Amino acid sequence: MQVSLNHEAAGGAAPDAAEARLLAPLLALMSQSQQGFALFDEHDRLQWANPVFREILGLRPDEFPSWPDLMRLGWMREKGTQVVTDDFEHWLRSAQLRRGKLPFRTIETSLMDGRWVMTTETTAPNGWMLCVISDISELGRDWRVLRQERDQARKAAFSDELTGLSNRRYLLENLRRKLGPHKASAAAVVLLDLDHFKQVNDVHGHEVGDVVLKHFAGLLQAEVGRQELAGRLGGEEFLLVWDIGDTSLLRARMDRLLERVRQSSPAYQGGVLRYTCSAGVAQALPGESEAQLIRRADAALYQAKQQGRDRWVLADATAVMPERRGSRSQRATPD
Ligand SMILES: Nc1nc2c(ncn2[C@@H]2O[C@H](COP(=O)(O)OP(=O)(O)OP(=O)(O)O)[C@@H](O)[C@H]2O)c(=O)[nH]1
Repeated sequence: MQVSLNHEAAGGAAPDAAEARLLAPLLALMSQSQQGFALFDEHDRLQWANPVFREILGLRPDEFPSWPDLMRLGWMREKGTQVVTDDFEHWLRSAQLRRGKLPFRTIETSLMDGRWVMTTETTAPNGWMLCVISDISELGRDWRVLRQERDQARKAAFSDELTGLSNRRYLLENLRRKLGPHKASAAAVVLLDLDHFKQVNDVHGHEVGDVVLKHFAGLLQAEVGRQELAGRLGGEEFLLVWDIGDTSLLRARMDRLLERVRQSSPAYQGGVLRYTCSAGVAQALPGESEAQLIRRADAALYQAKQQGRDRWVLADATAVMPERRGSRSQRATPD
């Protein structure tokens, strides 16, 4: 076992003596249980799992992978969750972006071996997560299909079909929650827009444009932690929500991200492409709504475009810039 039930690490108060006495029997019972139990840390790495969890997911006792690697292992070993897709990494990216964003959720899935399970995920504010898996194969099949269709509809309602990232609705709802009265940490939004993307479509075709959008989505997905958000607002406009209050950290992260985009080269049938993006960054002010915050980021993005693209601009905390919309057509012609 890799974890010594560190309560502070898991986001709870340290146990008193009476509670501490219960930990050993609790762990022993969880180990014997017919339900699967697993604990993931804030980086989504498995820290502890009972034998049933390992059996369901096809994990060996000495394996403590991150959740994406756990899914990849299952996919290779034909164990665990049944994933119906012809693009596993796309599926994974989409699943990962919704994982751990809510304090509690339930998911029903079928396993590769035909069993049917219900998984509950309980996530602490610091990102640690308890997963409990119950075998519900015995429940009525008709109800099961209905519930699965409901889950699929829910997923489709929150995902961007092309990139697998969160869609506008999901982003705005979660950003609103983040900025609300139960706000857990500082937040910064990054509004990103690909540069001269119309040219990519015009020169190489719409399909290559889609390849670039998916590639960019993959880069953005790698930029967010468990409690953060990455999504596509529409077209070639994307949004990141980072839990960063420190401006110098924000600057370093933005410089790194834009450099990563500059250095990347998505492959397509006709060769490799290079592209850049511009971004507007705004740090949430006390009491600011998600619409106001995004408006400030939008104004900063407009400045980044005006200043020549392939750069990012930090929004002024006080001066709210005029809206960018309507001014798009006046931007400089492609380099
Ligand atoms: N391939 C593809 N293209 C898209 C999609 N959604 C929007 N677009 C294209 O994105 C382009 C956006 O072009 P513009 O708004 O003129 O911006 P731009 O050429 O990127 O120029 P700047 O933003 O000023 O640097 C248009 O050509 C749209 O057709 C999509 O899902 N797939």
